[in-house]
Amino acid sequence: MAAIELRRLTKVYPGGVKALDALDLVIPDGEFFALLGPSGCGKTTLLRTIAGLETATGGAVVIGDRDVTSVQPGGRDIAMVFQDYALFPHMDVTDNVAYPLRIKKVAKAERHRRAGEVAARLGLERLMDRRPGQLSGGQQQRVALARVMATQAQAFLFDEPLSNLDARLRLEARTFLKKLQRELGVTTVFVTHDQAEALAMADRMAVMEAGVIRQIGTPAEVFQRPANTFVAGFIGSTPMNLLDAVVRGDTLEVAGCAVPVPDAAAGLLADGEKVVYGVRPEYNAYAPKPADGSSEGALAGKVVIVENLGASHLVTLDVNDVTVQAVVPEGSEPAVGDEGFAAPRRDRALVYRDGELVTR
Ligand SMILES: Nc1ncnc2c1ncn2[C@@H]1O[C@H](COP(=O)(O)OP(=O)(O)OP(=O)(O)O)[C@@H](O)[C@H]1O
Repeated sequence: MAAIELRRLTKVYPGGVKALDALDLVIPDGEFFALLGPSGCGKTTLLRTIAGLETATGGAVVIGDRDVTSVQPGGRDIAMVFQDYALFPHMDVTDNVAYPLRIKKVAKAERHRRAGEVAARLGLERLMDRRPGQLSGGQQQRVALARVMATQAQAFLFDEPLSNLDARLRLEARTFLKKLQRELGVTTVFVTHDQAEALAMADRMAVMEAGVIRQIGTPAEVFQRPANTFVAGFIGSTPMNLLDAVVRGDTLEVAGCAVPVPDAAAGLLADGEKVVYGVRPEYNAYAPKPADGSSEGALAGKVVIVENLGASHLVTLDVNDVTVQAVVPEGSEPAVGDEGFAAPRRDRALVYRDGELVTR
């Protein structure tokens, strides 16, 4: 088990694409770390550079106390699950899972026992005699996962390991993977497109954009206090409302309405300053327009769309030609055309100046 440290890690591909731009990152021993970001931001490149499958063009990769920047992949003592699994077509599931143990010269009975144990936890026990060609994509993916888990490497690297599983299996595999990682205590770096997966599984996560890390933090920090408007817009199953605002004393003028300055930005704004006001739809309380018509502290508008999210509804309001969204519990959703207002939670709303979070 070992920490992973990246120092000014840079990767420029032949042809000039800078996929990693002087990244600094420390992943402590035993941490479950997720890498998240839009397509092409450099997640896979980062993982492959840690594994040694890509050569860094600058900076260093340190695993434990060893600088492995110029060490071959086989000498780094890490195990990786690829998007394309890389299973041996001529071997059955048992031998595929046990393969790394064979390389380590573990006795046959012992490696079959360990392979059987891990495979059973991934629901593969009835498939042990099959070859990869006789398995579905999702089953192959589980075999690849089992193979990594059967090895006892210093670190695990997963590149979208659950992407081929159907929704239910994916949820089960997620819980299983997190539990197993915790039990084994192996430092794990996990690449995913799926932010719900990152938020659910990771101890900490990094959000990347174009070769740089835009925020590192726990899922709660990244969700509740995105450090910049890029992360704010990227994280969350419904995107954060990011609205142009002007500071007017202790209120903000937003879409022709006045809302209180959020707690996080209190005392940090200058009168007349132009900022961006951010509030997640989940922290934006919808209420019908009261009989007296007052809408103090809220964004008053007309309901234009109501979307069913299952146990709640996403309500889209038109507030003086600005789109504002709020999540309401099932049963209290308005109808399209209703007049209503959204009252952002002051303890949850945020302010961004030049794209960066205003905070103490
Ligand atoms: N072998 C390569 N040669 C040149 N450029 C590459 C190579 N591999 C990746 N790139 C470029 O490097 C950048 C980062 O790619 P990478 O695959 O790391 O992104 P990603 O975040 O993993 O994307 P995705 O989520 O789509 O898998 C992209 O602009 C990509 O086009």
